[in-house]
Amino acid sequence: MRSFSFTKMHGLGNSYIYVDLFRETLPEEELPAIARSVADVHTGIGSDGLILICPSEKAPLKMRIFNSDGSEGKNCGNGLRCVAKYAYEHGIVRDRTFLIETLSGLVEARVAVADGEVTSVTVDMGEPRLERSAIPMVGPKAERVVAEPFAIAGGEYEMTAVSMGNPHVIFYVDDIRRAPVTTLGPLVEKDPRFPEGVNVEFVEVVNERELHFRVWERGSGVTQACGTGACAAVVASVLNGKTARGEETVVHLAGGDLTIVWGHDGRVHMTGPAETVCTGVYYYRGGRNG
Ligand SMILES: N[C@@H](CCC[C@H](N)C(=O)O)C(=O)O
Repeated sequence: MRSFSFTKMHGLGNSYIYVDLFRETLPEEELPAIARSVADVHTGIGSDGLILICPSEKAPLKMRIFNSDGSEGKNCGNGLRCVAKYAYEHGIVRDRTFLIETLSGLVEARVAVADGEVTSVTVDMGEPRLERSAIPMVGPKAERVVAEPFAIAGGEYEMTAVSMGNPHVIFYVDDIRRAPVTTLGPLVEKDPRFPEGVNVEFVEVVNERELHFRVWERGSGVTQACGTGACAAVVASVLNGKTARGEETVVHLAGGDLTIVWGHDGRVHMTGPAETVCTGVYYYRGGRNG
């Protein structure tokens, strides 16, 4: 048997198994299998996937995220807040503001600290990409996808697409409790119009400053929260004239609230909590199938 030390953390119930690659080594070719294995609630630990905290040549540290199906994502908002908390509390960084490298670029995290513990994290998530080719979505490359008609499975919908370094589509609903998360979510995720798949968000507008939000995540299904998805929902809501640019919007997710602002400088800032659940040693057999 092989083993590694892990920390389980969550941001608003979006939980991952975090492995500190400053101290541990995992074989690259086995990472998808390890993600599937740790995520399994019956035979593993139970999580939405695996996050690696890695050394970086461009920043004090780098985050890599694997969904529970083993696919690698390029960004993770809830993961970034947990990685920032871990990095500060474990002395990987000493400053309260620092850069984290992701597969979609560098982001800046700022931690709020009380009694040596990180209580909340603000991440400058950068500028959203809105061109269809950046989502990516098939069709005219440079066009934005805002309130575009979208037919699927015999139904007609309207959706807006936003990249926060990873792909998102937003559907507005009248009542979040009746959002078709588990029926429409998986169909849209794997629709061929999205060559890399897509994270699917349902949003009910409460007022100009508040949104209700539910998500079907690419590679993980229903999760309690999606940080990049909540940022995409705020951007989509400005583009659709439902909320104002430069104003803080509170997004109510299944696991709690995030405060998000799409600034006039083009950058999206997300603030929210990060929690440590437990630490331990994980035993696995190794190999590409876990
Ligand atoms: N839960 C995340 C996003 C994780 C990656 C996503 N499923 C993808 O494949 O793009 C978040 O908090 O942003």
